[in-house]
Amino acid sequence: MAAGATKNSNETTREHTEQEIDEDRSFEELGLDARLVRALLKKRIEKPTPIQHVAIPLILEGKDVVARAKTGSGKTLAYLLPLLQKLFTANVDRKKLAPNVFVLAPSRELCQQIYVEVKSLLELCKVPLKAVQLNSNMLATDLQAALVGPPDVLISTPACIAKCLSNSVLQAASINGSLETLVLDEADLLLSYGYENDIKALTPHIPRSCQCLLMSATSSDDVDKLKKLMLHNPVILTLPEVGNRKDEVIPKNVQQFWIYCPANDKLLYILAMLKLELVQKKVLIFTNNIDTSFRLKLFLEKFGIKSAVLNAELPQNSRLHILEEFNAGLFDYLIATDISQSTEKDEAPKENIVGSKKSRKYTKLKLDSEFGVVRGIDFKNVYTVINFEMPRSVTGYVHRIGRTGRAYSSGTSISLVSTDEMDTFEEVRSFVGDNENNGSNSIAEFPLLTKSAVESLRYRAEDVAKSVTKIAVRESRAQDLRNEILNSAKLTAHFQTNPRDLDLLKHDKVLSKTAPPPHLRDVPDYLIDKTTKEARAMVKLTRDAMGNNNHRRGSKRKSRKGGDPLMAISAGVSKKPHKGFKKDGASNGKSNGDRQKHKKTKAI
Ligand SMILES: Nc1ncnc2c1ncn2[C@@H]1O[C@H](COP(=O)(O)OP(=O)(O)OP(=O)(O)O)[C@@H](O)[C@H]1O
Repeated sequence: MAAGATKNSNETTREHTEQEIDEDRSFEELGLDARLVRALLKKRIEKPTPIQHVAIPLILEGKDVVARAKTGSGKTLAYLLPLLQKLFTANVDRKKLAPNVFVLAPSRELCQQIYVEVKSLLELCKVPLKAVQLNSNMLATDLQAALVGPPDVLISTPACIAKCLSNSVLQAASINGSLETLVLDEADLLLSYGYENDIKALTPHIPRSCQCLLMSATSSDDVDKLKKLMLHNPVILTLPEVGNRKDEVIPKNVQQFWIYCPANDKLLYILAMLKLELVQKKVLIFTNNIDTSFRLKLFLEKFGIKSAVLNAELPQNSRLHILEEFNAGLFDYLIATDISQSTEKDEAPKENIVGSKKSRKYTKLKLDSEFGVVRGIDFKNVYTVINFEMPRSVTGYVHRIGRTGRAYSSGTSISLVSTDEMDTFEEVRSFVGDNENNGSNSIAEFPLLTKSAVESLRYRAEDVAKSVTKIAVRESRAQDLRNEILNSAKLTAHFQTNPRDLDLLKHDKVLSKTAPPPHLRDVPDYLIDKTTKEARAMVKLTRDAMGNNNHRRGSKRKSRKGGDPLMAISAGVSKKPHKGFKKDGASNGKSNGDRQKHKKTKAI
């Protein structure tokens, strides 16, 4: 038993410190099948992450496991690899009436993500196993058709399993006779997303011999409840930095920055960062409500910066497609509204824009409650996360910035903080800076954006911001939704025949009615000060070194591990503002008055 292990009559708890995990062990040494190791190499995954180190051997042994490891730590492969291996080596002659493996996840996006991962592993390993992804929107006949065989792995939300049971698409006795492994992914969310009854509908049919795995980034009463409901004598794995006093953890390889910024200047600041190329692409920008995301999109468009928006009011197909396109590198800027942070669950546009103008029904559109922009979604190769607005909780912050710095890659987060957001920011800051053993867990002032760089764009930015009126925002939001609903219908038909086609529809279309004025596309050289030019050159140099200039689909990228342009700078400035700022007077455009107001924060 590992150091730190405790045992009571029901479970074995293992808390792993980094020293205990032998990071030199390869996937082979963990007992992984050569086909899977080769498949991983093709995906450029060479060595296991800490959670994979500890979970893979235990799962291969057949243990029930509860794994808690920080966001982006590779939990999906930690359970998929051993469970696929067990399927590879299972007796092929055994009779089964239902899938051997159920993977349940709280959102359809997550199910899709897991399904894509399973399919690609099976294809790379060239094993004739079948996986299906089901969702509750499917007709009973389609569910039935998908389950013919039956497939080996079924991935769905708990609601869909419950639907299959109640429609007799899946027979309780078949599940009882066939189910060998059950995975609850993002387990801490399953109950809060309202799946308790669906899970309870399945529980009585899970055979005693079934291996149950619970994966989550956080500990919670819900995880405990599920553990008691489904698991027998589980091994509880708690990876470094998870749990204990803190319920969430910050991925270590994310450099965190902040900029004080008056609320009215947020558009100006983000424009300066993006237009002057002071941040690495790809960039994921978070807002707290959908209107703000459209305002930002329209504003950036005027300066020739194209972006897509992602939110809970878009149709399911569009959302999946936006994610696929962004992950494939078809656009660099994605503005996401995080449902758990959103203030407007019922504020979606009043018109239901499906159909012709004549048939418009003025009813409220419901946001999809199964949609989670943040939790568990694996945005690929996001280098920078920008909080255009601060999330409303520390948990929200942790999950947002966890969209970069995934597994062994590094990333940066930048939060634009206005006076009204200072309280939340202080909370976040005291949380992340609260790790006495690790000073790197602090949020530094963003060093690359000088006051003069910001001011050089003020006139243009304010002028353009005025043109992005509430009406323009509302119209483009409705227009985007209309486009996406049409897209969605096309997508459904198209993907039936061309499931891999990513190029059919573009999601970063310009929504402004008038074309962006050419003079706003480029920032004239005379407007850019020397410090900004140097900062920009450094960001570009690092981008080139990381092979991050063209990450379009199929292009080969170098690992961005260790290539963080801000690492060196932040080491020197992690606690203090950049010297260049002082020379310019107030850093980041702050007035002395603002500085006074935030002395308290800076002292933390
Ligand atoms: N051993 C590894 N080496 C390098 N990359 C890896 C490794 N394992 C997984 N990854 C990649 O890391 C990314 C994050 O993995 P994954 O989505 O499983 O994290 P997670 O722990 O489930 O995060 P979250 O809690 O946010 O859902 C994925 O793109 C995955 O392909």
